[in-house]
Order: sequence, then C-alpha cells, then structure tokens
Amino acid sequence: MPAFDDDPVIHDVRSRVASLHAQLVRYGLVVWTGGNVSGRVRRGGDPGDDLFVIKPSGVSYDDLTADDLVLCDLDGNVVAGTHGSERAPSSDTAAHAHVYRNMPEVGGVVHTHSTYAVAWAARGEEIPCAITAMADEFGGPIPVGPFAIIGDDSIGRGIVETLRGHRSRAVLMRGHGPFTVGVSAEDAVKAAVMLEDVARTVQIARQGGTVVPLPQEAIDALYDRYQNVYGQQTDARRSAS
Ligand SMILES: O=C(CO)[C@@H](O)[C@@H](O)COP(=O)(O)O
Repeated sequence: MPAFDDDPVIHDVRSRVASLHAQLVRYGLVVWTGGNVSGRVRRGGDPGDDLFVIKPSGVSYDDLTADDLVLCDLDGNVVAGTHGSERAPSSDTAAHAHVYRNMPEVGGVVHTHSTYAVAWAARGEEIPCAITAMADEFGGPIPVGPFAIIGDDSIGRGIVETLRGHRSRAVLMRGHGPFTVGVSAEDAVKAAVMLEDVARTVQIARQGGTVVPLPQEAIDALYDRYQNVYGQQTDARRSAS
C-alpha cells in the first residue's frame, strides 16, 4: 500500500472534500469558518484501515486546498507527517470520527450552521414531513438530537443514537445545528443543502398557517421512488444500496 501522501485514493478524497467546502459557501450554509466537511478514505484493506480527511480548524474556506485537509484515523488522531498534519483538525473531529466508527455505511459527514436548520435546532423541534421534497430526500421528519458541548465524542454519540436505523441523513443537534451523513462526502453535502431548503420552506409555511404532515404511505412511496427510480442508475446512492 502506497505511502499516505502518495496514495491516489487519499488524494482523490482530499480533492473532493476540499472542493465540497465551496458548496457550503455557494449555498449559504456557513459564515466565516463555521461548519466542516469530512470524507472517509477506504484504502481497500481491512475496514480498520479506514481513515478520513477533514477541514483544519478555523481556516478560511477561501484558502482551502486538498493538501490543507487533515488526515485522521477513525479515533480522530492526526496521521503524523502527512499533508496538513501541521494544523489542528476541525473542532468537530471527534464527532466525525465517532460517526465513522459506528456507522460503517457512512462515507461523508457535514456540519453547518445554516440559518433555518439552526432555528429548528434552537427550538429543539423536529421538522415535520409536510412536503414531497422531504419525503423524497429524507423519507420522513428531520429528527432532533441531544444538546452536546463540542470537544469530545458527545456530539458524535448524539448523531449516531439519533440517526442509526433512521431514514433521515440529517439530524438537528439541539441548540447547535445540523449534522448530515451520506454514502459519500458529496451525498452528505447534498443532504445539508436540501435540509436547509426544506427547513426554510416548512418554516415559512408555518407562518401562514397549520402545517399538515403527509400520509405515511405517501412518504414511503415518494421515498422509494426517489431513492430507486429518480436520477441515473450510476448515482452514488443507487450503487451504494
Ligand atoms: O460549531 C462549531 C463550534 O460550535 C464548529 O463546527 C465550527 O465553529 C467550525 O469549527 P472548525 O473550524 O471546523 O474547527
């Protein structure tokens, strides 16, 4: 197996995760250096050899390149002597690592402070599945996870406890904001983008009157269609299922 900084698999994940940070800015999901994206590196050996790359803490999105990202093992330890290892990894690294250790199907994790999603998190209120776009993308309501202080794996434990066995790829961590997961970093970023869109729409709908959740059988049918028919057979979520 090639050395970490010569490994094309690692470099590919680095490049994709670095460019995905620009999507958080493009869709208005972060301000300043808030939020972060990580991507799992499957090197093809034992799953225990998995690694992940994550944003360095507090670094401007404008300056982020593939080699600036920090390579970590699944315990959240920085792999010494690799590109970016001279910087501290994201302050959410322990949370991302906990998700990767406990949800082997997850290939990417995203955290943002997107306005409408954070507003629902501030109320500790799940977003009801009242529009077909939510049924398509999330298969039901967006759940709320426990309030947890950043710094150890408590946020990660809250994410896993809430999302394990749940259709949603998004969780609103109470009093903090959204975390999303996906089969890839791109899939997790898409979940973050779509989450903010539905959080805004349902919030605005509620300002005009009562919001009525869709019937469960409609949610199930819409989710099944979107996951298994919509788009192309080569789509990442399709091939991962
Ligand atoms: O939400 C928080 C802090 O509460 C962090 O995710 C956010 O500030 C981004 O931190 P990092 O730059 O990833 O260390």
